[in-house]
Amino acid sequence: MTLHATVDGPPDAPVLLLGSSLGTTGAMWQPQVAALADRFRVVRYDHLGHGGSPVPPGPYTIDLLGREVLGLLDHLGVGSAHYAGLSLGGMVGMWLAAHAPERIDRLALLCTSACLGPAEVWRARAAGVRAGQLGSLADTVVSRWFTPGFAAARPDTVAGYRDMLTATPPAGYAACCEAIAAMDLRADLAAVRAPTLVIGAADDPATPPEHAADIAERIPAARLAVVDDAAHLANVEQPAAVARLLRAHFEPEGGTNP
Ligand SMILES: O=C(O)CC1=CCC(=O)O1
Repeated sequence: MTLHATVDGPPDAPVLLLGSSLGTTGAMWQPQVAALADRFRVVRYDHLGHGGSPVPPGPYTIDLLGREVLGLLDHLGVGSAHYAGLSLGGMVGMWLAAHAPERIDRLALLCTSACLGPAEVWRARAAGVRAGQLGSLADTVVSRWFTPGFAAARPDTVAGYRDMLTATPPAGYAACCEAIAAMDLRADLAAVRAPTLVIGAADDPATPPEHAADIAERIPAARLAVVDDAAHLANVEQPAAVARLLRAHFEPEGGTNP
């Protein structure tokens, strides 16, 4: 199985992998591509069960999602890469940096959590989606992705991300919910060696900024930044601020550290 990925930027530039959130694809990162692809070979992949990637039967685990990313790196002939992931993408990033530290140079974790219970809520969401309820869940899920002010000002953008969610294969979405249900990465974080930037969003109800602070405390070489006026998809709501933070983190010699 090879994950689907979209590649932008110079072929000889350092590779920056971008991992997206549950119910989105690599297109979620579109607001940052122009700001990153001049300095990096930006590889936006779709998680297993999402977008153009294969949808094997679930349940999945974060280990499985992480091993698939290692397979993608092997397929691309890339030894090591920078990695930025939002939400589910951040969970996979934590797993990669802890379990394959030689493959991850610098790490950024956005709007994510090392342990996102309660497990029974995620298992119930998985069961509902398997029973055909992804469409009826969509408004509730998307209401956590954007602040009310952004949703009112940018209805077309919100509708586009809602469409991305409802286009997700239900079997893949459900299997990834089960991966989140079973996940507890807290004890792994002490093993992360990559210099890490943890980004929380002040108005994120899904993975509140306290989750970002907890991750930053557990990773030895981590810094914490909190983006204002943004909910869960902070890279969409505050594209320039997030792009600035990522550039400064991934090119520390050329940028200004936050
Ligand atoms: O979909 C949600 O409710 C929020 C979320 C948790 C993990 C993820 O990727 O998105």
